[in-house]
Amino acid sequence: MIRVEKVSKEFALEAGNFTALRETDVTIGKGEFIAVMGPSGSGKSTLLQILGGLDLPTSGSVEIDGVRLERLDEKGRTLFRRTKVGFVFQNYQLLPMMTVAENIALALAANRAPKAEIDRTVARLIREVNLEGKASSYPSQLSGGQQQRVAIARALAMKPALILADEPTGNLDRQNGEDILKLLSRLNKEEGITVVMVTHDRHAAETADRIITLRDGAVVEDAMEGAGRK
Ligand SMILES: Nc1ncnc2c1ncn2[C@@H]1O[C@H](COP(=O)(O)OP(=O)(O)OP(=O)(O)O)[C@@H](O)[C@H]1O
Repeated sequence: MIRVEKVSKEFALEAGNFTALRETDVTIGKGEFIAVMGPSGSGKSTLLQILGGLDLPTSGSVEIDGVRLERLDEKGRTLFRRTKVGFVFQNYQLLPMMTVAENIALALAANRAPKAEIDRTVARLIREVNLEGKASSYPSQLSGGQQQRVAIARALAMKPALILADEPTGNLDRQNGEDILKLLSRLNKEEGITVVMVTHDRHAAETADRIITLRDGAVVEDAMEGAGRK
């Protein structure tokens, strides 16, 4: 489903070019739950950004469900991001002036879905992430764990086949982190959504079926996990 071939990413810095990814190859099957680990600066977030079409590789190719991302123009990439991928970030990235329901509805509204459909979908997603009663709350009125669940509901709104999560438990305490991992795991196992999660936390990574380790912009280890989280 996802094929990353010889992907390199260079950033132009004053001191010269910096290589964040070097000829990286990764293949991810549909329905896999992958953790990406590695030291700080090893290229994890860069890889995730490229997988999500938020950034383009300097060279190499990224194919997702038969679509070569580097062949899309800016408009095509925006549509790809909005309809095919759900993003979840460490700091949630909710819009503070919008309610929970409005945050979740954003992509649907941007895609001009009818209001009745938006309302139905938002209500279903709020139930799915266990936030009943919070539809009219603002992000600042919620705990970190609740905000991350709003972010996951927002990511699910367009029924993506792929969720890209960058340190989704990084700002959460153990219990809230655990709840988010269970939610991602359930979405993966029950709804067949492919999940690629960057994490520093080995315990979080063990939720995944497979752990890819990067170092200096290259894959140095690619290992299947045991039975995953019970
Ligand atoms: N926009 C940018 N401009 C210049 N350099 C960048 C840019 N984005 C990332 N880098 C550099 O590329 C390298 C890889 O960054 P990346 O964020 O992918 O690492 P990471 O493994 O996710 O690290 P961390 O665990 O600290 O988040 C880093 O050295 C970083 O400084």
